[in-house]
Amino acid sequence: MSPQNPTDIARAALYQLTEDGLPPTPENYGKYYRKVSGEEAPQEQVDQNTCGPLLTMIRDMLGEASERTGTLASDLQSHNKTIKSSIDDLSQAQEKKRMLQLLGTILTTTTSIHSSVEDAHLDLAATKMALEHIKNELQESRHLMQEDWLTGAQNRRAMDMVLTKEVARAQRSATKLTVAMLDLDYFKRINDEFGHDAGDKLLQHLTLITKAVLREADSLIRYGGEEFLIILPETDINGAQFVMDRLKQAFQKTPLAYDGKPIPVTFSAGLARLTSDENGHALVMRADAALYEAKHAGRNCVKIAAD
Ligand SMILES: Nc1nc2c(ncn2[C@@H]2O[C@H](COP(=O)(O)OP(=O)(O)OP(=O)(O)O)[C@@H](O)[C@H]2O)c(=O)[nH]1
Repeated sequence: MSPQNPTDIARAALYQLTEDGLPPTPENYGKYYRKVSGEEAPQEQVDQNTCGPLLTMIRDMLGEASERTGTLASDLQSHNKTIKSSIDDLSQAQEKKRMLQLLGTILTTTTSIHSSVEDAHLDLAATKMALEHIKNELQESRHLMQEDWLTGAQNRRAMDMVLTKEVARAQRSATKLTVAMLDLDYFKRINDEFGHDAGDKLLQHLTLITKAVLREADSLIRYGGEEFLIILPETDINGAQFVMDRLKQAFQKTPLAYDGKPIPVTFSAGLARLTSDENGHALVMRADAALYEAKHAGRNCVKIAAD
C-alpha cells in the first residue's frame, strides 16, 4: 500500500530518489514526492519553480499540524463551555448529589483537556522530528551527491558551486585565486601493468596525499578519470607552485604499495591565476591548456598559464 501521511510519503520519496541515484534537488524531490503520493507531476511547473515541490511537502506537513491545532482549539472551546456552565450550576446547586455530579463533570472535562493537550503536543513534536529528519537527510544526500564515489574528492557538480563562489569572492575582495589542473603521468600503463584495481587505489592514494597537503580552504575536485582540479583561494602563482612542490615530495616519499611493491608515479600540472575579468570556466580552461603544455614538455613538471 502506498503511504498516505505526508511524513511517510516524504521518506519514501527520498528513499526512491537515492535508490535511483538522482540528486535530491527540489525539482527531483517534488517529482518523486508526487509519484509516491500518486499525484501527477505538472512537468513545466516543476521545471520552472524549483522551490515549489519542497514547499508542497512542507505545506502538507504544516497543514496536518494546523488541522491538529484546529481540532485542539475546538475541543478546548467545547470543554471550556462545559466547565463554565458546570461552575455556574454549581454556584446555584443546593443538593449534595447535584454538587457531586457537577464536580464529576468538571473533573472529567479537565482530564479530557489534559489528554487533548498532551496528544497535540506529541503530534506536533512528531511533525517537528519528521521535518528535522528530512532536513538532515537532504543535507546528507546533497553532500554525497557532490562527492566522487571512488576517491572521496569533490565531483564536477561540487566544482561548479565552489568555483563560482571562490571566483566571486576573489573578485569582490580583490584577493588572489589560483587553480591547478593535475594529471597522473602514463596512468594507462599503471592500469595495464598492475591492474585496474591498483589504478583505482592509486587515485584514492593521490586524493589522500593531496588532502593532507592542502589547507582547509582549498578544494580538491576529481575533474575526470585521472585528472584533478585544485582550487587555491588567497594563493598566488608562487604559492601554488609551492603546493605543487610539496605534493611532488609527498608523492615521492609515500608511493602506493600494491601487493607489497611501490608503484612509481609522477604527475604533470598546469597552473592559472584568476584575472580580474575572468570567469571560473575560462580560468579552468587556461589551467588545462597549461597542463597540456606540461605533458608535451615531457611530463613530471608544472607549467604556468599566461594571464
Ligand atoms: N583504474 C582506473 N583507471 C581509470 C579511471 N578513470 C580513467 N582511467 C584510465 O586512465 C587512463 C588514462 O589514459 P590516458 O588518457 O592515455 O593518459 P595517461 O596514460 O595517463 O597518459 P598521459 O596523461 O598522457 O600521461 C585510461 O586507461 C583510463 O581507462 C578510474 O577510475 N580507475
